[in-house]
Amino acid sequence: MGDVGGGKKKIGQEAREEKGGAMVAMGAAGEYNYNNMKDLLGDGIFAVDGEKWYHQRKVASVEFSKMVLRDYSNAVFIYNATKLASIISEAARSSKIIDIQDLFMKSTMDSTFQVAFGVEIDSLCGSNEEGSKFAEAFDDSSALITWRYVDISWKIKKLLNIGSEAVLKKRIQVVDDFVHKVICNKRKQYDLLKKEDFLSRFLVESQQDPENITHKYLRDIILNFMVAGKDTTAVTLSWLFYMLCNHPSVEEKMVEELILATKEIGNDASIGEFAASLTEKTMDKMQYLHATLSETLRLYPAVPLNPKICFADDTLPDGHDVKKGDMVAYMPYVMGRMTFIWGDDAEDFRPERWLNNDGVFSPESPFKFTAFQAGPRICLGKELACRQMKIFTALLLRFFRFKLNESSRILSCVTST
Ligand code: HEM
Repeated sequence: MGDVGGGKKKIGQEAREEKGGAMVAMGAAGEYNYNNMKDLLGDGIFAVDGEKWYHQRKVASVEFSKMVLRDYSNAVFIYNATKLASIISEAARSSKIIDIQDLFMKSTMDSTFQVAFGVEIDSLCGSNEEGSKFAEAFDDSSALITWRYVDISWKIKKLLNIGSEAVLKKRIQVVDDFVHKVICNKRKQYDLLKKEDFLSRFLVESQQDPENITHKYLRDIILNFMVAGKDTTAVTLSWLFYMLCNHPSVEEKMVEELILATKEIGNDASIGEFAASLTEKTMDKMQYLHATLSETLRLYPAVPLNPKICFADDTLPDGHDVKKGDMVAYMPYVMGRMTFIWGDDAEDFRPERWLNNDGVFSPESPFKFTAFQAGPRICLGKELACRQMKIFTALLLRFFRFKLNESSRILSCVTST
């Protein structure tokens, strides 16, 4: 976490930033209503430690590494990216200004739900009324839960008028009812073994271990994946397109690379044909795209501040004393900008820093590039997220150019290439 000057120090109750480091001590956990997150997260992977965490991490890691989930999720990402491209195409034809972050949020909601539950909710086009209601309630609940957790901006909650406990309860109820229905429907399907979504894989597990993998467990684990995967991916895509608007030379290089990588299908391919060509083999050729995504996450990590709570009194490696219940946070946002870690050009957007001399992507240690966390709790969906972001970016950049709408500062105006 950087040099904090040696010697033993007490971490106070006030939030304070340490000199030269990216660590903040934030006082006792009780103040932050840690347990209040449980009404949405339940006993899912984010909200538990010890045995419960270990079990979920083990089962989920096995599922994530399977080829079947890879193939299925690729198909889902291509399907949803194509849908998004059609909407943008329509907007470009009529010179309509769009809020691309809103579209990314809906699109990643649809992809994540489909990969998780094997059901299409289509919040992007709104064709499934029940699905769209779920999506809205889920968004409200996860936003409220996050606000509660960090215990800031309750004034904003009030302003938005969705922050009361009663409203939150109702929203979570909508989420629970819908998820309950989806799980019950899925249980009735006889060919679960052949289904590729996350829920079906866990249901097969639960037939072998019904005592541990209960209905509630399934609800918790899958909703946690939704919370983990949806906003993080959409926000990163939004920052990426924002950065491309401000760095046209980077965008140009990305386009050159993707045209070269897909040259076999020719220049006249339709959106659908081009999307179908985005296989793993093709995507592997897009090293500059991967570098640009990593560079975006370095400067704009989707989890900019990551707080942890101490189980017991301890002394950190740099000499700080911490007490049981203290909250200690590391800050990927700050670490991504430290010259101590990244050199004098730390604040520059320079994807090339991720490429070796042959133009091949060269990963950094997760303890240096902390956007996905490091150690035993490193993000389980990193590879899945990168695949989704690469597919969306390649497809959109092949057919459109984006401009920032200066008047609203919303990334919006689009032209067809
Ligand atoms: C750009 C996209 C993403 C970023 C930046 C990101 C980042 C992170 C970070 C920082 C953590 C650590 C949280 C903590 O310390 O409590 C984490 C954990 C996790 N992520 Fe991601 N994530 C992304 C996408 C995804 C996706 C798409 C999924 C799955 C659908 C996913 C699944 C998980 C899970 C299950 C954990 C909990 C791991 C554990 O506690 O053992 N993430 N992610």
